[in-house]
Amino acid sequence: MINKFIDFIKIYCKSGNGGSGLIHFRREKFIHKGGPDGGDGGKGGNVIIKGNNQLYTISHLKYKKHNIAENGKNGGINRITGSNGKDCIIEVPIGTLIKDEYKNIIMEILNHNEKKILLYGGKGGKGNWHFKNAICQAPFYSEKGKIVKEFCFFLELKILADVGIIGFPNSGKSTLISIITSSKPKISNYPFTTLNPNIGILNYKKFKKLVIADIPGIIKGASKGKGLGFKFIKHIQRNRIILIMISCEEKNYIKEYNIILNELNYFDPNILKKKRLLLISKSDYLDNELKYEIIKKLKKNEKYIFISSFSKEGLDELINYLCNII
Ligand SMILES: Nc1nc2c(ncn2[C@@H]2O[C@H](COP(=O)(O)OP(=O)(O)OP(=O)(O)O)[C@@H](O)[C@H]2O)c(=O)[nH]1
Repeated sequence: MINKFIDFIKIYCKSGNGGSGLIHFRREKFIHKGGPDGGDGGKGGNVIIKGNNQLYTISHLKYKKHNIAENGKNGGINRITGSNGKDCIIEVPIGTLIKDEYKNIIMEILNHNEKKILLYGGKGGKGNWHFKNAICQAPFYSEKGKIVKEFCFFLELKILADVGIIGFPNSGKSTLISIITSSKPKISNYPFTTLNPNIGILNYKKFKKLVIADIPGIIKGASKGKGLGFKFIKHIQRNRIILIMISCEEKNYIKEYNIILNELNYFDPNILKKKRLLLISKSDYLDNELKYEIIKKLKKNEKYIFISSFSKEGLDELINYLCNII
């Protein structure tokens, strides 16, 4: 379980300066006026963003806000080029957006091991042997390496979970995720225990792996900024399946369900085009008669499952449903 979930962070990056070219003249026994032989400076290291599918948050960058690549080395004698500076590689989860200081998107990482250069290292300067010509046989001049500036960027993570669970606080989302995945979220009988998305991995028959995210914060008026507002709802945009969880303890499930659909529609109508499944949770409180009462009120083509994380009712059906779709 990832406790310190961070989905937005400011980082400072600087690629390496280029190494300077050298001013030097060949000095050897029996060679008179050997001529210029100062080598070129090496190139500064790049700052590179790399996708890593083992990462699910950008919290690791909280303590590494300054990302600095190595400078190129200066040129050497005998026309030896200085070595290039080492790149600085920033590993990020799949689904990370990189924005400039004005918050414009400049790149996005969507694949494992995908590498994109955020800042190029400075060019190395030319050594003095480049400047020898018919007029000037002994140039006392070489180029300086290019000095690069530091820039700030914003990294924003939109979780690429296959499945998103949404529902009102206390409906049982965290408990479900702790039962069907390896995640161990904080669970208590108070609304809003979950203040950050919990992410769990569901391993299915050793060959399939589903990433499930419990997206907190949906309440009536979330779309107008109430509660946690839209802080996390944006993550749903990238889920392939949406599970909408309503506790059977609610007096008016249909009303609650419609509130959630309206909030999602207000945020982004495309979310409602995704595959979705209604989970009626805490079904251990229900007998067949009460279940029938609920089913009667649902729309005819509404896909639903009664689930209980306590009695385990419906959990196998849910897992099979998810794994067969994805
Ligand atoms: N009877 C019953 N209680 C459950 C079940 N699942 C969860 N609960 C209880 O319901 C309460 C809320 O559960 P959570 O999993 O924290 O609910 P949540 O939707 O994640 O809540 P927030 O973190 O506030 O968004 C806890 O006291 C759980 O023990 C269930 O299947 N049956």
